Amino acid sequence: MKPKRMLRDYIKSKWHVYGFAILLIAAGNAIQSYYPRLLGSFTDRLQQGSLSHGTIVDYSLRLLAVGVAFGVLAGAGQYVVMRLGRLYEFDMRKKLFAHFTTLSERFYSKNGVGKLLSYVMNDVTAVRESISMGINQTTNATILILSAIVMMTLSDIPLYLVFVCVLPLLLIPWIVTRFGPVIRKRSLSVQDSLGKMTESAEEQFGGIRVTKKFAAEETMNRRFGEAVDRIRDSQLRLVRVSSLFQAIIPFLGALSMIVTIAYGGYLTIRHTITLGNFVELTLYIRLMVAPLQQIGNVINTMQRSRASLERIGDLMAVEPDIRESDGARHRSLDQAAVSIRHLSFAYPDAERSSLRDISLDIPPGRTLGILGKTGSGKTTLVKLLLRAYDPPPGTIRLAGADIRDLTLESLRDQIAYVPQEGFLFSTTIRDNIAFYKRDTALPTVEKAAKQAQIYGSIAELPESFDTRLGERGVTLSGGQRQRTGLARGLIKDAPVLIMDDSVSAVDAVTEKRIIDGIRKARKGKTTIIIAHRISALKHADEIVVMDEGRIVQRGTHLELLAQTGLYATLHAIQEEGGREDAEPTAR
Ligand SMILES: Nc1ncnc2c1ncn2[C@@H]1O[C@H](COP(=O)(O)OP(=O)(O)OP(=O)(O)O)[C@@H](O)[C@H]1O
Repeated sequence: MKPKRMLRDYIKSKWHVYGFAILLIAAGNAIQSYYPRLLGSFTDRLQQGSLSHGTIVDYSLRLLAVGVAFGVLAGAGQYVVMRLGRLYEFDMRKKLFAHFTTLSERFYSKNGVGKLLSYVMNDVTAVRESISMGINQTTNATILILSAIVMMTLSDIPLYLVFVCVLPLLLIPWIVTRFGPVIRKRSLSVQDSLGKMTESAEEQFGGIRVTKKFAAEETMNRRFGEAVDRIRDSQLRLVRVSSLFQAIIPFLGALSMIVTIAYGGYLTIRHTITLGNFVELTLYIRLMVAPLQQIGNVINTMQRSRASLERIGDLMAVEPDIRESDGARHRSLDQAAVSIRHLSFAYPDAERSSLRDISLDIPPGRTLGILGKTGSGKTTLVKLLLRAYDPPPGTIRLAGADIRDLTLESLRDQIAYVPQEGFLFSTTIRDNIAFYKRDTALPTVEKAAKQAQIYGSIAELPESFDTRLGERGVTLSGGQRQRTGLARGLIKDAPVLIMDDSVSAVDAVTEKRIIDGIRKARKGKTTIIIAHRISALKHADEIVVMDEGRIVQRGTHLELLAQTGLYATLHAIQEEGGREDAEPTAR
């Protein structure tokens, strides 16, 4: 749904509350507009000498009543409107987040976290301001100005005088139409640069450890400084135009006041109007200056909010590019064969194909090993199996059906994917491992941890599985983090397990234990192991070797060793490296 519609719908759905609040604010301001009349009449009686102690007290009490009524009514109305604004803000943030969760990897590879945070924080806040502060001040100002005009016309001040005095104010709508679009355009640019700054800040914080290790603080400061400078420039451009706008409106108010004093004063000394009329008129004009200033404010806010609403609109219009087909069906992947035929794939906007003419079969319950140089397309292949990106139609079949005809849930529920470095959330280790199903019993969590060879390290922590991890699990070492991520994948006990270089950060002995454990636990279940080390996948039923997006060799460990090619070369290098590593300890 478009955000403009969402905003309209929200206001419509709460119209009775808004109506009530506007009524309160309007009543407060209508009462407030009564006070120039009181003072005008007081001045006339003062001049006539007809004031007594009693009437002075009476006037004071009436003025007090006006003040209290305005405070209570307008205050209550303001509270209601502000509350509605906050509710809208929370609602909008939830909707934005829900939308984010539908978007695919492609979207996130193009948009930094900082930029997305800026939508959730800055833009939503700008919209909220327009519907809380905006509605509040617009009602305030409109009612006050209207009541002042009505009161002036109802008083015995001559109409031609009222008309001449408010004449400069009639220029306001024209000024608004001149300045409005400029303010909106500049606001868009401010919000854009705010997004870029948040993005830059997020990157700098994320990489702060690298920055410190390379003593590159100065470079990073300079880079961040550039982002801040960009904001400063666009903010200043906005400030210039909005300040000018906000200065012109009160200036017109002042012009009104000058006309009032000059013309009103002239008519007073000529006795065409009374001194009371003159005081009343100047007070009414004075009363209108503050709301005029508010209107300037509100128009500024509204233009900024329109700019933010446009940005949110563009974001909400982004359609998830991975979608279920109309007739998508759930299929059980238990004992399902994986069949890949002539699969070629290039990332959107990429010049080169990352996969070329891949054909591959994984019979149910078998283990496939994938080996290859970095950038050879191993991760891309499994990403397509998870439909993180869409493979060309008919190229990947699971359980006999085109992967594009399966529901996304049946894929993501039944395939466990363990990346090289799984993100750990700032919660307990137990929750991180049981991420897929938070209510998993502790013994099951412990079993997965044992399989991933991380149980011992967790048990040593002060609160064992209930130990909370800091941001990104900083209390764990790289290898411990990787194994915690592995336990998260293993606990799913899914029909298909994909390990994408997920034992790269463990030593050879631990790796062997993990692989042996997995082979035992996953007997009869399909497993895909991607690795750079031959030791991690040599037991696979079939191993494919990839190079530049193609499968260049395939066979069992022994068959591949017997061939000349990348596999045997890597094996020789790794065996050699293994021996060299082992030698110093052997000595
Ligand atoms: N999101 C992306 N957009 C564009 N190109 C990408 C994207 N991800 C990967 N690539 C490119 O696709 C090719 C294959 O990458 P892939 O990650 O599949 O390699 P890999 O074999 O898994 O490498 P590694 O062993 O280093 O993990 C590389 O050339 C890479 O630059």
